[in-house]
Amino acid sequence: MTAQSIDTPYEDLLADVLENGTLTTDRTGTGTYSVFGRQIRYNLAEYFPLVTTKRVHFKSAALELIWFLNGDSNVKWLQERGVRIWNEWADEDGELGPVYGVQWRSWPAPNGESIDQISQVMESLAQNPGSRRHIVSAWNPGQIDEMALPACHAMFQFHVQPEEDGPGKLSCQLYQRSADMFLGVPFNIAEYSLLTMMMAQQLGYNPGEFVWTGGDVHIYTNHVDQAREQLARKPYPYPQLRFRRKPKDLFSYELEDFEVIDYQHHPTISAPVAV
Ligand SMILES: Nc1nc(=O)c2c([nH]1)NC[C@@H]1CN(c3ccc(C(=O)N[C@@H](CCC(=O)O)C(=O)O)cc3)CN21
Ligand SMILES: O=c1ccn([C@H]2C[C@H](O)[C@@H](COP(=O)(O)O)O2)c(=O)[nH]1
Repeated sequence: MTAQSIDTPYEDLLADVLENGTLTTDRTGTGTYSVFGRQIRYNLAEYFPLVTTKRVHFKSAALELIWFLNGDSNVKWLQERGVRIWNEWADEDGELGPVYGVQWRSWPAPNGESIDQISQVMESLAQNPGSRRHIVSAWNPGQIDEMALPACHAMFQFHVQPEEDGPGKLSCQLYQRSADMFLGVPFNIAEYSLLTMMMAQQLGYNPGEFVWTGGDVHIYTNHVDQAREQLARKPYPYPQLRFRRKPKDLFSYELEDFEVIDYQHHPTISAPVAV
């Protein structure tokens, strides 16, 4: 693959926000350049979209995804594995309230039972691939007030495209209501791409596309220099993702099951996170 043919939807969007973003005051008091309503897509059949124009810590992203799938809402599990990205939002016991993992695995139903949305969507993808209802929502209006941070990656949908000579291609579209382009989004792209590939492996589908849709897409004012530095870099071809084994179900993956092959990347660029 030549440098000219590398897809760079993330970098293109970063440039778009720098160019077209409006200076906006935000909850954290930092200030952002913000646009509203954007979409990017990656072809998971060809590569794994780990951004190459800076180092993205795949290990942290993969562990955060496993933590969501565990249904966890306490940062201790992450901290024990060296992942500190949620520390600022946790209370003294490490609790975040009913955030992503809780809504994914045990959404409280009106009858007092709880709904495992992930297991239900796996079931519907296996039994009824043509359905247009393969949806998981982390946005639970009844519990927003109890969450340390209301879900940013708020809802996602899967889709199976039939293939003539194959099992079908599994795609995922995420709606992210609020998107920190410099720190959060490279993680979010890696996580949902990985989730889609794990689900494809479990269900016997081929990977299709990851489609990312953003609501308030922003660059914090104290990330502008970092974003410019990143955009001055030449992208590398993306790595590939391979599974070392096929775990017995979607909830049994461990970090060691993922192998990121040929991840060529530019150096880390540090930036402060807005709390
Ligand atoms: N303002 C803001 N942006 C976010 O992206 C964000 C939040 N808040 N709050 C909740 C979570 C926490 N997230 C975070 C928090 C920190 C990093 C971060 O500091 N990343 C560094 C180092 C990561 C590492 O090595 O583990 C990076 O360079 O990507 C990333 C995502 C994503 N979310
Ligand atoms: O996975 C995540 C989690 C959070 N973010 C960002 C988006 C915003 O910059 C903040 C959340 O602030 P709100 O005031 O609740 O919108 O966190 C992200 O990009 N990705």
